[in-house]
Amino acid sequence: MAASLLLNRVSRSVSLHRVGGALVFSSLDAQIRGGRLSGTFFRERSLATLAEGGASRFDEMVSANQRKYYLLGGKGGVGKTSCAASLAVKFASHGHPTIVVSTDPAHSLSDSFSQDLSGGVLKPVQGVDSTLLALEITPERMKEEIKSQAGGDKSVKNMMDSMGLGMFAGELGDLNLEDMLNAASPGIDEIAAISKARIEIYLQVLQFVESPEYSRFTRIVFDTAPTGHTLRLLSLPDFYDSSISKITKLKKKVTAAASAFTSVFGKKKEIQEQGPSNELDQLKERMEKVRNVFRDVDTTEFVIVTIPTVMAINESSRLHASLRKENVPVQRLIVNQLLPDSQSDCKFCSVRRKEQTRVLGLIQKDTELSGLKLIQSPLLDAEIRGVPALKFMGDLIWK
Ligand SMILES: Nc1ncnc2c1ncn2[C@@H]1O[C@H](COP(=O)(O)OP(=O)(O)OP(=O)(O)O)[C@@H](O)[C@H]1O
Repeated sequence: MAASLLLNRVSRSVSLHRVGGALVFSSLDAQIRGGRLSGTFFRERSLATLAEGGASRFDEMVSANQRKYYLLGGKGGVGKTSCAASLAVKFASHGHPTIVVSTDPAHSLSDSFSQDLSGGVLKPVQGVDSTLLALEITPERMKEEIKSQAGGDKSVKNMMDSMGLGMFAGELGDLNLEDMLNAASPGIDEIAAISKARIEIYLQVLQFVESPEYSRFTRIVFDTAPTGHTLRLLSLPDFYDSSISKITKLKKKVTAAASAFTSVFGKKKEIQEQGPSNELDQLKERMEKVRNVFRDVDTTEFVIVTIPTVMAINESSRLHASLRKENVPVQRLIVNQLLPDSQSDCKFCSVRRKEQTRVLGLIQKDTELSGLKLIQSPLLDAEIRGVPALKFMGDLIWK
């Protein structure tokens, strides 16, 4: 007879049964189907191994009442969305009004929660008893909003007006900003390329930081895009800062040339000099605010998610080095999709298990990763979709 041991106090979705010498993991899905999941057998020793060194110290994460931002990032496909969504559900169920935000252009929050969270607006997550909102940031939508705020005109004339050079705009006719940026120097090209999506993401994040309407949310969890994109996003204010300096220098040169031109031809037109608080400076200031939030150990933590393969570990190591350089606080490393111990391994499983043990050893030796709190998350035998599944996963990881 199977003696049932309740693992999960919150969701009642996970129970552990003792069958002979083995412990059998039984998920909500399986309980719904009226049977145990096949193939996922844990021996007592393996559960102990997962527990050891696998604690996330969730008590530390949940204890502070002040707002905290958690960014989950790593290589593509390692389980960032599943870990972020499960963390958001867990925070909400512990009484923190929570927002989970995807900054990955290829969103998967809707798939992960198994409900429609698309559209670029905050939507309440169904099936959670506490306050949990979700947002898939859609740059296209943000662009529309910015355009409408700016009167729908982002032409060169508009930009030159804002730089106090509107009098020359007529020469440039109907060129649009994108054409101009595309035709300019490599640095400017890069602004054009990144500005489209990432500045808009920053502006959206700013809303959470600045707007009183969101002040009651005490946990904000970000499901970030794969590594490269996220790093560029975090370093955006510095990049933008240097770009603004370039634009300001350009403005000075054009202004000087224009003064010379008007004095030669005796025209008395005043060249509008603007103070430091023009549009660009204001944007820079606001972006710096976000940058500072993301670098403050009291408000932010970046959690690296990885899987037990050499390629993923190497990328995680590089990610940590870059985050350290950017002064973004990192404390935890989730190793997801760990094959649990089994008494009845097939050849394939035992080879994979041997390899993952070797890789876990590499983490211990890696100078970037060895200092992080290691959270071990098992490979489950069902896809993690929907709130019950996320609660299930969350209770395994965040404890
Ligand atoms: N521990 C796990 N056990 C079983 N399946 C998992 C586990 N973690 C993640 N998955 C599954 O792996 C797939 C990818 O997970 P997820 O979308 O969370 O990864 P991601 O890193 O966010 O991916 P992307 O980089 O494409 O956004 C999903 O089908 C998810 O259900």
